[in-house]
Amino acid sequence: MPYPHVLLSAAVSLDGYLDDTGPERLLLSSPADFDRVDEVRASVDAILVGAGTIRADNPRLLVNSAGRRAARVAEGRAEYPLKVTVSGSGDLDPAANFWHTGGEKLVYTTDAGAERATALLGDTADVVPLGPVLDWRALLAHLHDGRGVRRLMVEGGGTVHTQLLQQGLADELQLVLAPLLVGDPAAPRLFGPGAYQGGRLRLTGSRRIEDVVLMRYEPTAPGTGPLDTAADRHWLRTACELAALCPPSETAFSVGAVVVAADGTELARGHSREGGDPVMHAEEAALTKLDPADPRLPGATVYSSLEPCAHRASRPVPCAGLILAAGVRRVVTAWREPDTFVTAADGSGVLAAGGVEVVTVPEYAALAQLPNAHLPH
Ligand SMILES: NC(=O)C1=CN([C@@H]2O[C@H](COP(=O)(O)OP(=O)(O)OC[C@H]3O[C@@H](n4cnc5c(N)ncnc54)[C@H](OP(=O)(O)O)[C@@H]3O)[C@@H](O)[C@H]2O)C=CC1
Ligand SMILES: Nc1c(N[C@@H]2O[C@H](COP(=O)(O)O)[C@@H](O)[C@H]2O)[nH]c(=O)[nH]c1=O
Repeated sequence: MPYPHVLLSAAVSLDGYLDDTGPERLLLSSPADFDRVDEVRASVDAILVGAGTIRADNPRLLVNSAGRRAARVAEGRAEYPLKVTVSGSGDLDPAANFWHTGGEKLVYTTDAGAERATALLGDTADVVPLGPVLDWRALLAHLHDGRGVRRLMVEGGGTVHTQLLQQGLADELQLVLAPLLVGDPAAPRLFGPGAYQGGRLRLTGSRRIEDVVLMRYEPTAPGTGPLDTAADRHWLRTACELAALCPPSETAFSVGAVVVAADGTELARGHSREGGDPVMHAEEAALTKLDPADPRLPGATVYSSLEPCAHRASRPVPCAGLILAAGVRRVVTAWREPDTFVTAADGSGVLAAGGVEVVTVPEYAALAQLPNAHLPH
């Protein structure tokens, strides 16, 4: 299911708080950093905050720069990004600034919350019930498919950030560390307790902005079940991009593969016909680089732009067999094998029969097909 790119944005104190407990919003960002936040807002299709942030901060969440708003309009975009909030209760103050500034507003809520939100807000905002409980994947799919949102900035608070990160739905974190301490355990924290990815996130950038430091991170650890996560999509994209390295062929697919440990460490990568071997497959090229006794393999995920092969003439064991022999328990792929060279190959079926969780992410199929456009499929 396609989702928007989800960017979590927050400013945090040295001791990990988003705010203090005083009546005014705590300014953690510096003036230049607030301007950076404005620039990010201007770049997105929608901005989301939880109902708790509306209650605590009474935010406007505007693009404040007239120049940036004009540039959006010149590009044919709405002057302001769509403003989105989430509320289970539907208990939203109709006098809040959120409803009376900027462009369109949208509330995601539960069936019960929708009744209350609609009664309170009338037609100030679109109210979308998502069932008895609020499901983040349904929310993101609705934003993507129903509202055309491709980039979503999430500006907190901690309850919302925590869920999106824990559920593997955050593509990117932009955190600003501010040189002050809150020291009050009753204050809201950026991330609450619960189960996060193991291992380390990838630091993709850092920058000093006056007296604060901006840090950009991406989650790296593969998902653990049948649903693809933001990190899964990152690695699958990498696999698809690797396929561009394949020497061209009229008689074989161009495929890329990456093997990633449970903690997000890349173990190996490969592509078709690597090393001048005309029959080398991508998964084979990657797995060959690893010690078969590597204890990280059973917890690893294999990402392959095309599903691993089930039959081969050129080698004794197909890639599905190599993956089973390596003890890998999860495979993420973009494209089911067409009948171009082998009829009804079904490597996914072979893997599933061997107890491997196979996740297909069809929105990446076009990317996987790109270096294979000259082949019938
Ligand atoms: N420094 C910074 O960058 C930022 C700081 N902040 C600070 O964060 C604090 C607010 O954070 P917090 O209290 O965590 O509030 P949030 O903004 O995260 O909102 C939490 C509320 O959102 C709704 N909600 C969230 N997830 C769900 C779900 N799965 N199902 C149903 N409803 C859901 C609920 O609304 P309901 O209660 O209506 O059911 C819940 O109470 C404020 O003090 C604010 O100043 C906020 C943003 C950025
Ligand atoms: N305090 C704080 C942030 N708080 C965020 O900014 C929102 C208010 O924006 P506005 O409506 O433009 O005043 C607020 O609700 C919360 O989401 N953001 C930051 O980058 N740095 C900060 O220090």
